[in-house]
Amino acid sequence: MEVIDPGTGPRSVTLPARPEAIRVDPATTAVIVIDMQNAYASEGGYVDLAGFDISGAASVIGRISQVLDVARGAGMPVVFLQNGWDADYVEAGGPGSPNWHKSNALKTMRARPDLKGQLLARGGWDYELVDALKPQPGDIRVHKTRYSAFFNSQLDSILRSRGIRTIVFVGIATNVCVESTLRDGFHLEYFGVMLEDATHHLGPGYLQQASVYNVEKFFGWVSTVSDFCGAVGQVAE
Ligand SMILES: NC(=O)N/C=C\C(=O)O
Repeated sequence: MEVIDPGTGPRSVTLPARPEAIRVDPATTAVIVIDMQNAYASEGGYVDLAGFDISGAASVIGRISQVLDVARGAGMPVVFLQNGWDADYVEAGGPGSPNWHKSNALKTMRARPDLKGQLLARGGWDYELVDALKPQPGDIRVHKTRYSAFFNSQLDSILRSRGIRTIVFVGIATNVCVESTLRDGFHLEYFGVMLEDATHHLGPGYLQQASVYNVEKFFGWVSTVSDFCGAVGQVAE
């Protein structure tokens, strides 16, 4: 069986993954939690109000929580991303930005002026992380304003300054912010591993399959929560 080794140290373990198993070293690996905010995972949040099916989000929350417990126990950094903009939406861009035209949050608020100022605005409930996934001491929070967490954020320098080479991805949405970030990470020379059952898609079910295929075939590796917990759970900090 081929095992990919990104150049790991003595505390590394083999994580079963597709298309190959990959060595994971807690000293050079971070878990990135993409946008587990009320906007994406709670009833009454942005994607629910915009008409997407969020029924799968609840089970993802519990599985992410398991992953984070194991990662923290092994001494891996945990980084929470939060998507959104300032309360005046300056960071969202105006009609000169494609984001103004494509963001379903901005479109929903234009269609429903009663929601103005509520969706993805920093300081509001929609922007906040879900209650079950609150950061713990030592965890890191990073704000982002576009789908890729690497774009115009501090993420790359936060990871590089800690010597991180491998990123384990969990969160919502598989086919939008998770995949965008994993792709940008690939181009920045990070090894990206997506835990497929700790991610959830926006839109029809085939989008989850498409993203899993893209990651497995082109951009990184795909594993599962039980394989991650089984492998990394053997490592004490
Ligand atoms: N977190 C995400 O994947 N977001 C997807 C869409 C949006 O933010 O409008």
